[in-house]
Amino acid sequence: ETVEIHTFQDALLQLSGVIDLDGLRRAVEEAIGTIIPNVHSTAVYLLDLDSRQLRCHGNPLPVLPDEGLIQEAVSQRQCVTRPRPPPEDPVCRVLQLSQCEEERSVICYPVLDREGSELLAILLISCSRPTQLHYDNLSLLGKHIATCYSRLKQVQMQQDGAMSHAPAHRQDSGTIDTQAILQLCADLYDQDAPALQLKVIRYLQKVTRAECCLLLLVADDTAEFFCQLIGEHVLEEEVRFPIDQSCLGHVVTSKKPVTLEDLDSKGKGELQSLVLHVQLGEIRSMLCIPVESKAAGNIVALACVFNKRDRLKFSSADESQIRTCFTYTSTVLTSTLAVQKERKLKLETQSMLQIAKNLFTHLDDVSVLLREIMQEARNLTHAERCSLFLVDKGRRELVAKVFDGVVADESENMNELRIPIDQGIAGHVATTGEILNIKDAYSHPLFYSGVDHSTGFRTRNILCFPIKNEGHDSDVIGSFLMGDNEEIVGVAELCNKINGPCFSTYDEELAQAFSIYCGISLVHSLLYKKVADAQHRSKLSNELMMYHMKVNEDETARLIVDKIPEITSIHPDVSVFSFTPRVIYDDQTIPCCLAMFEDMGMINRWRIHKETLVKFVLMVKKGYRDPPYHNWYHAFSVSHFCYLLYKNLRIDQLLTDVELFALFVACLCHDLDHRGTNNAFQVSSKSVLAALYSSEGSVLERHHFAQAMCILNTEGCNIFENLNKRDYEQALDLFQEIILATDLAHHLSAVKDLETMAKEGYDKSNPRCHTLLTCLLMTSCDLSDQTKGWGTTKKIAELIYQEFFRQGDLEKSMGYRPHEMMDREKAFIPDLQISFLENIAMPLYRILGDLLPGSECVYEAVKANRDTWMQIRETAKHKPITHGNSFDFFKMLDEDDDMSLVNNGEGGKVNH
Ligand SMILES: Nc1ncnc2c1ncn2[C@@H]1O[C@@H]2COP(=O)(O)O[C@H]2[C@H]1O
Ligand SMILES: [Zn+2]
Repeated sequence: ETVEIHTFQDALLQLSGVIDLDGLRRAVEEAIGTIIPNVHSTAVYLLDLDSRQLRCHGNPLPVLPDEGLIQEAVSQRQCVTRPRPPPEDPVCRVLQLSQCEEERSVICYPVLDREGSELLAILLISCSRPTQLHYDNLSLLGKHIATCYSRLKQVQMQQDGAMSHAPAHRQDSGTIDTQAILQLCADLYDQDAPALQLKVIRYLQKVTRAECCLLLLVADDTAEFFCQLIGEHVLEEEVRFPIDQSCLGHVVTSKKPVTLEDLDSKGKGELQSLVLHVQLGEIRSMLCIPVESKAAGNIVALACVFNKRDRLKFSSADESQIRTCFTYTSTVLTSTLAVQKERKLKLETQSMLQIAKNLFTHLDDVSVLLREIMQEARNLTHAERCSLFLVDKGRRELVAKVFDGVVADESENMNELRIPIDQGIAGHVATTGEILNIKDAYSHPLFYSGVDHSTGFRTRNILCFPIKNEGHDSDVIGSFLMGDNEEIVGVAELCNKINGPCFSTYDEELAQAFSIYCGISLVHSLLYKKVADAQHRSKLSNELMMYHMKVNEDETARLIVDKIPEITSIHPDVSVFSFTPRVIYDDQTIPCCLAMFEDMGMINRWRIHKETLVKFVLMVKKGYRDPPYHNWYHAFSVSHFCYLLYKNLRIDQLLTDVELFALFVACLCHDLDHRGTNNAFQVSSKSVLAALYSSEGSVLERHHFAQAMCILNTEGCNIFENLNKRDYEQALDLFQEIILATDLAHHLSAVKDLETMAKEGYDKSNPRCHTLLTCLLMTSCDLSDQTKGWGTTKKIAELIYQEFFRQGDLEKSMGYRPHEMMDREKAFIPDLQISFLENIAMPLYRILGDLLPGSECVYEAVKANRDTWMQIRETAKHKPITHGNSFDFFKMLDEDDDMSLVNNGEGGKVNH
């Protein structure tokens, strides 16, 4: 389809170039052939401008017959189509139709002039099955014929006029040969600028009888002349030179012609070297005429003709020949050049993008990237060799990473080459940031020929350009700072232009565009490497940490050998809600953990190696620091509460095995490496943890999870190792989810849903219920200290506020104002505890009670503690208020203990 459209357009273009009726007939016939694919025969009758008859030369009936189908179309002035005209119809003779051709239709298409009054042509076509598209195209063709006619009429009128005053030798006397110019104009349909210029040049050479003609085109943007052909020789690469440095430069500003006589010897030399490409010999005569753009009035080109034949001089007649030629052709010429420029730009952008894409796929390996850059640079500019230097800012040196296509690599026994940053051509470019285009290396003062002498390579010319890093963090790469956010990362040096005398300004432009991508990709590649290095270092330090966290080998060995104790041997009441795990001595906590795992059947169910379990639990214990509250005892007691839930409320009937397992392990790990400060503190103090996780929220919880993963990933510590793939993945997902849920903020955002679930009942088939329940259980474990007797509650409050006030003190020292509950000068502990219990703990255990019958006692215990705090608040009102340090409050409480005001018998048994 598109090909047809193109050929049709070409055919119409041909039409606009015809200069006589015969030409028009041929063009129309050709156009019909492209419009209708299966034409059998055509006849084109055209209005003869002299006789005013419709004629068709060479046809059996040269004058249009006025009968049958033709008569019908002429009288109706409309297209007529007839499937099988009778053989006696003259149209059959005109089209030389024989009777057997049954398939064919005959179209008779009248063409009228633009006013629709005069009949200009009759197109007779025999073809099979014409379509609407064919008719549409015929009507377009008709319009073009009409246009062509009006042009031909004008030409005829001009010719008649010219004829009447024509002197004997038109050409010599300088009269314009309209015919030739028209022919030239008709020929200027090329979309290719050099082909088009060639036609103009040939024409000018002919009409001015010059041996050579040259068009110097003006590039406004760069203030350069450029030239694509010299004489009839099309240059492989266009020649460019600055207008203001040329002897013909002032023609552009003065708009006045110049001849050879107007030039000095330097100017003559310049022209002589310009025509060196063609065997012209010495320039004897020259005429240079400025070509003005009709639209803008500026000079778009200079036309130069050289050496008039017969040793004559160029005359004013030649000048008018040239000027007339451009009156007709300058518009076509400039628009074609503009189109060409645009097309070239588009191609360039495309190839640059391709290069960028190519470079950006090699960011992970600097040396591959460098090799890639080098190759692209060479291809782009047609250079024989390329070397790349990176700037080593610290040592003020240039380092050749890629030399002549070989990447410096120890394994290849090739040492990187280093040169001082301010030496030679590369050094100059590295320090100035300017591109250097050296046409003749040996005559350049900065060129060092020593390398050539040792390698035997002969450097002719050099294009050396900087690779800049625009606006990046300069620390990333050791590059040489230039100021203005622009720094030189490296230098690329291209040697020896292939098939060309030297690198052109066009090569410079390419290099400059290219260097931007080099800069970006190099900087990113180096950054990438730095990030990868940092990752490795962090992995290393983690390994180091894990190494030093190594648990006591004797203890491990003993625990592995010893039988796991019966859980009841730890304490007879270990499975009742009122039991306080904090009474268990430190050295019994690990055996207790093992016993809980065993008693819940997890060791069997998940095929946990005893050795792995021992190592894991010991590592977890070691993974806790020793702040007053968030230490191992907290993790241990939280896990114990999970055990209590299992023993007393049969949560294994509500959750899946994996969920229960993940929940219990999460309890052990949920506060790993806690530093005794909360999430808000991490963020405000800009801690490392905040840097890592603050964007995702739950900073500490994410760290606890990461620490847990480190332990699991430590050799011989992965208690999940024997789970099948599905269980393993699920267990880890749940494990993460549950640890993240220990952020109270998470719990608070889920309270509404929890209440709804409590009201509607737990639906075991609903995954959302599973998630909500595990989170609820986790939080219940986390706050379970509040479900014990008063002694525990009191002790915990003491530990919590010790931790809180330490953070408050720290914040004060950092110049922040701590939260009231962290400020030892402001906190009123009974109020804070009542508020905590009423707003968080009681609603939590209320929901638990509603969901799991049998846990009401837990809620009641929390409530009792709240009541005790209220009593204390009352008593405290009658006591002198502790001034300055809220923590002294606990001294007062202890005194009250002695008075057995609120002693439930737990006494001072709590260890932590
Ligand atoms: N007795 C308490 N008084 C005030 N806040 C508490 C008390 N017990 C627990 N919390 C808070 O509840 C949080 C639960 O998650 P964390 O263990 O990370 O940190 C805990 C404390 O911030
Ligand atoms: Zn906790």
